[in-house]
Amino acid sequence: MAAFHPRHHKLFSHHHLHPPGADLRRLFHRLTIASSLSIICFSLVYLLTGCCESELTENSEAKASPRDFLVTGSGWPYGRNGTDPVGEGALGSGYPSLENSSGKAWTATRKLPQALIIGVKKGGTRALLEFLRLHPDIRALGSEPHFFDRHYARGLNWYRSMMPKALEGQIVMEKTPRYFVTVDTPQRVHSMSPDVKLIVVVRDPVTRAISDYTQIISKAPNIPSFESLAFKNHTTGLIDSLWSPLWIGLYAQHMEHWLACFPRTQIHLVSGERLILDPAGELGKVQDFLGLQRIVTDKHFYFNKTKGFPCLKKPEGSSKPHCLGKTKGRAHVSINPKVVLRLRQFYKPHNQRFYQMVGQDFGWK
Ligand SMILES: Nc1ncnc2c1ncn2[C@@H]1O[C@H](COP(=O)(O)OS(=O)(=O)O)[C@@H](OP(=O)(O)O)[C@H]1O
Repeated sequence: MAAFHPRHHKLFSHHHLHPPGADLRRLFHRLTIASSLSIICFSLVYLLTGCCESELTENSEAKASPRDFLVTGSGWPYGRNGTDPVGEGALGSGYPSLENSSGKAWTATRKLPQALIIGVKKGGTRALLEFLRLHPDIRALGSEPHFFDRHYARGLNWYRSMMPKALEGQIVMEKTPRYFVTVDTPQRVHSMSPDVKLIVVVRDPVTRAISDYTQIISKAPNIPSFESLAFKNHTTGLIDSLWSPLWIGLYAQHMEHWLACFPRTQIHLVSGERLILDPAGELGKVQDFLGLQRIVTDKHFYFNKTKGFPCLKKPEGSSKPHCLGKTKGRAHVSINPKVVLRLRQFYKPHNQRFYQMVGQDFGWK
């Protein structure tokens, strides 16, 4: 038999002291409070699971995006603070990112880039971008969007949609080395943003041309030899300066177009050679140029003797150190030293003009 509790009895009796209308009002009042509370709880759950607005969370990356058709060509399988071939932040790196910066993800949006690595092809642009991506205040697109040179007709909204989401204060950037040599690009970049910061990685144009040719022949093994493409007339030593691997190295010519649109102070030049010898030193200057704290330092790098290039030390959350892929830092095709000498003579006045134009001597022989 259930025990009779005096309090239950009191409550029971108390209820019966009120008229039935008052009971109904109280019941209605309680129901109103209960339903308001459940609406608030439901809204909170809805917000926290990110269902309310696809722009709000990084999870929306899972849906197919126009970016999917792009290739990275980086040979760099991991993304840190930016997009990567398999989705943003695939690697838990321990560096602050949208995924683990509690609360901040709510304000992440896609913005047009504030900084661009515009060239040069084979200068070391991938290494620079991947190293910069270690910085928590940089959000970089992993692939090359080729917006200003190939996809300009798609418009700025398309371009913006390609960018990784960024928080307030983070710098969004991308690299497309072909921008440096496409004549329409400086004006187009300027009309997007006259304040954009531009970065060019330059490398000895002779080594750069051989690197370029090494890549071309790796994809099309039956193309003519470097020598036969580099010379209009081998006997007289007349150079074909319109052959793309040589034409790209006429830095002064391309730089002129950029300086017609942007002040020199808005363009930062990285030495491709120093990026290999002293990555932290070059990265320090780039971070200064971008107005960022020097967070990427020599602590992040080690020299991989087998590869012969600097690589990244084991990032937190990853099991191994990381080097760029096989197509970056590969052995070059061997070129007759006399041809190399002739090319050095050819580039000498062009290089001098470039040094004068930018006020920086890169010391190419
Ligand atoms: N850390 C590190 N690891 C590997 N490679 C490095 C690195 N730093 C600079 N480099 C040099 O980058 C050259 C490739 O340049 P890019 O990335 O600009 O090439 S591309 O335009 O994107 O195809 C690549 O050219 P090659 O040596 O001819 O392969 C490298 O010399």
